[in-house]
Amino acid sequence: MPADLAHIRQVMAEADCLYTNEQLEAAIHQVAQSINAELAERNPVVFCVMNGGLIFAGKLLPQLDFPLELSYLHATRYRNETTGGELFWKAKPEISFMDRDVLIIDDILDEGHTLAAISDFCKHAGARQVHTVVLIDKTHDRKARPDLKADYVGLPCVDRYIFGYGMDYKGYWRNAPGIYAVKGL
Ligand SMILES: O=P(O)(O)OC[C@H]1O[C@H](OP(=O)(O)OP(=O)(O)O)[C@H](O)[C@@H]1O
Ligand SMILES: Nc1nc2[nH]cnc2c(=O)[nH]1
Repeated sequence: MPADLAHIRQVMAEADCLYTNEQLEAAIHQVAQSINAELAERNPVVFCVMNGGLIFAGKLLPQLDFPLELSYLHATRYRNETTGGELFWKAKPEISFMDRDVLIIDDILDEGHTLAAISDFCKHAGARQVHTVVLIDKTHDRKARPDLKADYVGLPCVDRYIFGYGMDYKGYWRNAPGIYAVKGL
């Protein structure tokens, strides 16, 4: 069914801005510094988790000052909806990372099923160590595992449905230049 563009525009008009572009860029800079300090000698294979990780990865990667190899993977469990379901692999990693450090870049750690499944996949497929970085860690007590954390986190966020900076609302507004919470969600 075609998207109702009037509704999509209205969602943006009514949304609450949680983080501006400037705040996000400052957080990304901090994260980049931490990764530079810790992974510079690790020769990692870096995977951007599509689609949501695209903007974050695009802003983070040029600030990493060491040699790395870059690829992508696509695992999705929201599929343009506002609640998550079963994880579906659209594209598994194609580049070899056997006995290599891996860095997974994603936009958000929400319940964490996605990041946990990707990390487990990489470990079982022979990664030496899996590092994870997310732009946003949503604050609630519904994590897939109680101890589930990303190694590097840009910013926390309230328990609402958010979009922008790579994250979608019904497939739209991944291009929004900040992070916004949908009114009522
Ligand atoms: O922590 P979780 O509750 O598992 O949710 C986090 C995941 O959800 C989003 O992906 P989505 O499934 O929407 O796919 P997309 O990036 O292609 O939109 C986001 O990009 C994360 O990968
Ligand atoms: N767009 C978007 N994707 C998500 N995936 C998990 N949580 C969220 C969220 O709040 N917004």
